Amino acid sequence: MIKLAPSILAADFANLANEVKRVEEVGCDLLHIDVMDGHFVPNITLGPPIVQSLKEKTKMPFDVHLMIENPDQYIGDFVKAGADIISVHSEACRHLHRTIQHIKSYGIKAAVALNPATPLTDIEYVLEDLDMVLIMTVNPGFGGQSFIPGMLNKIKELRGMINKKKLDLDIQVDGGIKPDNVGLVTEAGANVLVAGSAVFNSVDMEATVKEIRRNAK
Ligand SMILES: O=C(CO)[C@@H](O)[C@H](O)COP(=O)(O)O
Ligand SMILES: [Co+2]
Repeated sequence: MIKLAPSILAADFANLANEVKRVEEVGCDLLHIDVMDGHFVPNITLGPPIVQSLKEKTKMPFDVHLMIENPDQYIGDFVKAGADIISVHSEACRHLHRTIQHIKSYGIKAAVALNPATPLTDIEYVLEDLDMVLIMTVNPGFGGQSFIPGMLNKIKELRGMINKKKLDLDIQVDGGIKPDNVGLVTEAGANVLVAGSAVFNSVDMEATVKEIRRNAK
């Protein structure tokens, strides 16, 4: 089952409630919320108050991608604000296993994100504890960047690891995902597709969402 998670980083921030309504109406599955702190990545976006105010505007589950240093300090705040899934970067966690348990202690889903240069061995021993792995297909920090083709092998390898361990785990891809590469990433094993600029900057959002679903394998 392919799930589509539009990233609100590419939305019109002055009209966020409407933008969220728009993606819900065209049948998107999750709302991907990019949180950046200006330290882990060179950009600053939004925090728990905005997440909380959006929560009343939609029934879509909130997929919160934390691109921040010391994520443990803020996990509780994002849960209170309405996060249903929280992704932390392995590169930002000194005690990754503990952070995953911290997320799960709130009864929500836990995911780990890996930068393009980070090997899969970072998550090898915590795979059983996860609901999802987020493979970054660009370097985190900005929307609108180009997909890194070398990540296809990483997705395939991860799907192989998951199958070998007989786990039921989502693979999310994030960065530069467009209708013309969803066939490749889904064939490689990804099943949760984040798309920011492809969805929000399209002239016909409904047609783009349909095209993404049609092209997914
Ligand atoms: O986490 C990030 C970037 O750091 C992403 O979620 C982007 O916001 C995706 O945007 P596009 O590459 O699809 O425009
Ligand atoms: Co993201």
